[in-house]
Amino acid sequence: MRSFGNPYPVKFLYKDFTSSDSSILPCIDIFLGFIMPKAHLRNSFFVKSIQCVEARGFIFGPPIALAIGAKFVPMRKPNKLPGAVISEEYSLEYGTDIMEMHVGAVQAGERVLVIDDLIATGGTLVAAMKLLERVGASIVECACVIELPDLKVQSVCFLNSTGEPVPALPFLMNNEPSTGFL
Ligand SMILES: O=P(O)(O)OC[C@H]1O[C@H](OP(=O)(O)OP(=O)(O)O)[C@H](O)[C@@H]1O
Ligand SMILES: Nc1ncnc2[nH]cnc12
Repeated sequence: MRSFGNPYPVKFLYKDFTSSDSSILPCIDIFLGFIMPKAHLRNSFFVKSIQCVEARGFIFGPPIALAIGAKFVPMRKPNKLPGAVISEEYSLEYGTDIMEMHVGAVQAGERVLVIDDLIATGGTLVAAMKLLERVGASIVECACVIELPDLKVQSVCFLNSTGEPVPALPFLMNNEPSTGFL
């Protein structure tokens, strides 16, 4: 994974796994070693849809959806989806953004798995959960590949709107295997 930006005077390094010279091989390892087995495990819990956050979450979500026979539902940046949407504004390290999902993309009670590449502040995954809770979806888990623990987010689980824990287990923490994943 490569880092961009200067830590001083604004302490912010943008980390991007797609920019590494060796990004393809780690991705294959991640799929074979972690995400695919985990997705197969989820299959036994009848996950019906894989929610993926634009843009880099789209790299990991569709193969998982294919592997378990679930549908792929994109959660997109504003004004990208052509139909009626519901939206949530959220904060990241470097500002705010808006996430949108098509009305009717997920039904009430549907069991879903949220996939993204990276968790930094956790704002993006929380926004995804809020959108899904607004339509009554049942969130089984948030799964991401990389955590930036410098931000001190306790990403092992989030609480949903009814106070129940939703696990959000990263595979890597600063490029080292996390102790939390399955
Ligand atoms: O935990 P957070 O602080 O919310 O940050 C994590 C999000 O930030 C990045 O997306 P970003 O919108 O920067 O870029 P992308 O569209 O290239 O994926 C990353 O892909 C996550 O979705
Ligand atoms: N430091 C960071 N690097 C990459 N994506 C991010 N999203 C939020 N903070 C980030």
